[in-house]
Amino acid sequence: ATESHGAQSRLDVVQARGEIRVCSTGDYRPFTYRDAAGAWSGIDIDLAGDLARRLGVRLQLVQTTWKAIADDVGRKCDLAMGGVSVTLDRAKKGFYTAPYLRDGKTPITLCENEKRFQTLEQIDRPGVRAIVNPGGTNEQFADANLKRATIVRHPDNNTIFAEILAGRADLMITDATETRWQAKRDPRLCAVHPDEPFTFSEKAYLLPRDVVFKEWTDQWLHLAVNDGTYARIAKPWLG
Ligand SMILES: O=C(O)C(=O)C[C@]1(C(=O)O)C=C[C@@H](O)C=C1
Repeated sequence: ATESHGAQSRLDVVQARGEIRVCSTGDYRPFTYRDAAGAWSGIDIDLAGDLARRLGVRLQLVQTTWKAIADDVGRKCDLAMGGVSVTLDRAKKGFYTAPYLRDGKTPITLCENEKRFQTLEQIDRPGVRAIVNPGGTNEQFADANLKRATIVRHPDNNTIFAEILAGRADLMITDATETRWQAKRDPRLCAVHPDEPFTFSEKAYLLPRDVVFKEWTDQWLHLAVNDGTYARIAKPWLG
């Protein structure tokens, strides 16, 4: 269902509606999480609340998937929030806000295996099972960099770390922020050099191609970062 607004900015549409619709996957802690009862939490969920409050509208969270997220923006929702990496492919479909967090791919594995999986060379070996969630930048990274290791595609990011704990996969290569959070949750899991990840990436919010809406959202984010709101919200999640 594509909404059509003619020349009107989405900023005006959102205000007239009295509600901002934010797409989020709900499967990527500490950025976005939706529990079994349907309750949302995470850094970007809290920031979505701040955005809605400062715009003076209600917040409606809309669950999406990593595969669908770029296409849902502008259709099912006004923007996407929740640990979304900036990619040049997504930037062809929509706009991004300024980035708010720096990240990068790094391994997470059982602590007893931490020494074995320091480099890509050590990981990309026959017999090593690297688990990955489909649809996002993790899968792209695994497909591009793992030629000899086995890639185990697991559709549910919420249970992926339990698979490592159960011994059904050896490691996952994912964003350092996620490895830190998951390693803190379970002492059997270790984030492997999260401060020196294999890649550089940035998190930002994904918007429709609408310069007026992007301008407002960038101003909101800039203010939230500089008036201390971002630090206050991020602290319990990022430590
Ligand atoms: O696709 C993105 O932008 C993401 O950051 C999401 C992504 C991924 O790259 O696959 C990152 C880590 C999570 O484990 C799940 C999804």
